[in-house]
This record gives sequence, structure tokens and C-alpha cells, in this order.
Amino acid sequence: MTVLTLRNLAVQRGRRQVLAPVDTVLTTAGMIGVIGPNGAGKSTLLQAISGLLPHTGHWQLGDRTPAREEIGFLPQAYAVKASLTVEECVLLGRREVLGWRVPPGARHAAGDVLARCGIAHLAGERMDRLSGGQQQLALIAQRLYRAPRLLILDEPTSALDVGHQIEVLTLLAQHATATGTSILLALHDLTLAARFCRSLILLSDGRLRAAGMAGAVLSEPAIRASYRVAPEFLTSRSGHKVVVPHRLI
Ligand SMILES: Nc1ncnc2c1ncn2[C@@H]1O[C@H](COP(=O)(O)OP(=O)(O)OP(=O)(O)O)[C@@H](O)[C@H]1O
Repeated sequence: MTVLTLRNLAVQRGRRQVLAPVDTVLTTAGMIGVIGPNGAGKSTLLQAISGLLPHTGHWQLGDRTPAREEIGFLPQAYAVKASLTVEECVLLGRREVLGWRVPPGARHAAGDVLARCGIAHLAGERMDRLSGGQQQLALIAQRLYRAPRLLILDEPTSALDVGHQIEVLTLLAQHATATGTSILLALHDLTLAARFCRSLILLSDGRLRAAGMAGAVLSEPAIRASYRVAPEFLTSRSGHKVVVPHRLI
């Protein structure tokens, strides 16, 4: 069982501390979700762990901090302008290993990842002619193809329809279990977070509000204080927790 340790991880942007020291230890069995309202510091935390933002404090996975090349990071949705095909985009995920000559086995493996992401039919399409959601699926496929030790995804389902949200989160959870990859991802949908993440980190106003097992983090007082909504908790027919936010009155 791998453990993610964050020790006083903090980020300063200019004169402002946008992330106050985060100090917690979580098991990475199952996915770890990072939740919190807009501007809470989710992207900041993920970018700091990815090595893209200078930070103070320390973090490690297991008994060491992984090198940059062992981390796969997918930033929040952005438009891809490159005139690459989807297959080429996926293959670029392992460019350092493959070089510019792509053996047939590598193309086969890329095709397999595209099929698992449900977009094998888009392999020959140009990235810059895809919809936002299709681009997001292609970029997730690229990160999976890269197969890093730690996969960090910033709102990977933000542009996806409900069917693809479930498909991608199921795929990521299976990938984590099958390969032992640790996955850390920011999510806005609390019902999806409850269903797919074993552990959660809840941030608001640049501070850690709660961390631990998903069921404990998604408490009425924590959600009320962080999101300023009154949550109603239901249980779906399949036994999953459903979080319905209501306006505070
Ligand atoms: N480039 C920047 N320069 C200065 N401050 C920034 C910059 N980017 C983000 N911030 C500030 O850092 C704080 C945390 O932002 P962050 O993007 O981490 O929030 P978030 O939880 O990911 O929000 P969202 O859900 O809206 O994506 C915000 O107050 C934001 O204004």
C-alpha cells in the first residue's frame, strides 16, 4: 500500500499565500480526489505536486519524492491547436522512450489505450478538429499511454458528457488498481468524488479543510462551510452516496 505524504506544502504567488501549509497523509489505494469550490487552491496544489509551481514544504509518495518524469500531469481543460492526429498525440506521451521512429508494437499499444478510452474511431482525426470533450479524452489517453508512477489530473471530466464521465473515471480507477499507479485528481462533482475516490482532500480559501476517507470528508458541516450550500445526502439504488446541494436559506 502506497502512502502520499504532504508536509506543510504551501504556495506563495507574489505577496499572496494562495495555499496555506497542507499537512496530511493519505493512502493511495483507490484514487485520491481533490475537491473544493472555485479558487480553493485545487489546481495550485496539483501543480505544486507536479513540480510546475515553486512551493515550500515537502511531499513524497511511499518513501521518496518521484522525479518529474515519473509524474504525468493533465492540466485543466485547454484547447489543443496542433494539427497532429489523435494517434500521434497519444504516441507523443512516450516520445522520450520511443524517439521519432515508432515501432508497430507502440502503435498497437496506443490503439489499445484509445479503445479503452472509447475513442479508437478518432485515431486518424486531427486534434485541432475535435470537440473539447474529444480532445480531453485524447489527452487522458496520452497520459495513460505514458504510464507514469503518479498520475495527476486537473478536472479531467470537466468537458465530458455524463456517459464519458463514468467511463473515464471507471477506466482510471481500474488502471490504478491494475497497475498500482497512484492517481490524484481534482473534481467538482461531489457525487462522482464520493463514488470513485477512496480518499479526498477538501480545500477552501486556499486552506486544507479536511482530508481522509471520502465518507468522512463529505460531511454536512465541511460541505456547508466550504461551499456555502446545505447538502442533502441520498443513497442511489446501487448503494453510492449522492450529494445534492441546496441553497442556504
Ligand atoms: N497565475 C496566478 N497568479 C496569481 N494568483 C493566482 C494565479 N492562478 C491562480 N491564482 C490564485 O490562486 C488561488 C487558487 O487558485 P486555483 O486555480 O488553485 O483554484 P482552484 O481550486 O483550482 O479553482 P477552480 O475550481 O476555479 O479551477 C485563487 O485565489 C487564484 O486567484
